[in-house]
Amino acid sequence: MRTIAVFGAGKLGEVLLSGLLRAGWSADRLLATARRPERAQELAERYGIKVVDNETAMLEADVLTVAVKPQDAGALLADLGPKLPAGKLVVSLCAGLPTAFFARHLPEGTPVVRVMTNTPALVDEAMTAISAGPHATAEHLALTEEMFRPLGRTIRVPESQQDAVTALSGSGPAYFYFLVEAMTDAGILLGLPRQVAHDLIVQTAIGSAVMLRESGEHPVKLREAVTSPAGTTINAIRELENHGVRAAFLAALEAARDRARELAAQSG
Ligand SMILES: NC(=O)C1=CN([C@@H]2O[C@H](COP(=O)(O)OP(=O)(O)OC[C@H]3O[C@@H](n4cnc5c(N)ncnc54)[C@H](O)[C@@H]3O)[C@@H](O)[C@H]2O)C=CC1
Ligand SMILES: O=C(O)[C@@H]1CCC=N1
Repeated sequence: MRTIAVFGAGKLGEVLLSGLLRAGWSADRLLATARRPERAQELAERYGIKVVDNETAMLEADVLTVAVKPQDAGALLADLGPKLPAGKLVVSLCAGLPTAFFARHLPEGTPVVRVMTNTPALVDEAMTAISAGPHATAEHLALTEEMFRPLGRTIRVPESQQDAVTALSGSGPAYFYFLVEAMTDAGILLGLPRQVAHDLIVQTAIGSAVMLRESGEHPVKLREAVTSPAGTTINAIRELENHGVRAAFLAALEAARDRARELAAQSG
């Protein structure tokens, strides 16, 4: 079993570490790094893993997973890059940053894989997209899949699609939570107690998601089955169309994709 280090174990890094442990990865094969000592202590106590400094993690691990914010990746790589021994696989979780950015900071020949996952990894329902960067072989991709497959679904995509993936599935959970918030407010407007509205919407979201996945039907067909002629649903759909909700989603995801591009441009 390889040793995996998570550099910058914040929100997503912790999601990954906890998922690897649930999947049976041995705690002594996991390392984490953290900037704040209290955070390091918290992770060590919660998961029984070693939390070490960046240099130790770099030397001891086979897979170096970069989970710092894109804005912090340059500083981390400037520290590690020149000293990185050969034979390490670098897996980036950073939104927007192309693998070429890593290649510029790392010794020639270092394999880099770019990954975009999402927080439902916490319940083993992540959507993870994996792209080969420079020097990444089939074996490196297979190893990356081995890390992420227990956390949900994985697909391979060309790196050119990763900013779009980030906008769709990386940020996607936030859009669904936003929708749940908005629909719960609508329930309040209609006079339901908040908790009742919340429970109705959460179960409706779960049921709809399971139907989408398990029926294999097109969403239009599933929506049509709910939308009775001269019934209630079509009145709501008309309002959603009148308020440009579909157009809002197109614009929102384009804005998220553009932000990923900006992060890359700012990283230099
Ligand atoms: N939160 C999410 O849903 C997703 C996040 N991502 C990506 O994952 C990365 C992390 O995001 P979050 O976990 O949300 O951010 P976060 O801010 O919670 O975690 C980043 C952690 O890195 C630490 N850090 C920064 N520089 C460091 C250094 N030099 N050495 C050690 N630790 C250092 C920070 O103290 C922080 O705890 C980002 O690049 C983001 O684009 C990707 C997909 C989804
Ligand atoms: O908001 C962000 O930048 C990160 C990347 C995808 C989800 N969260």
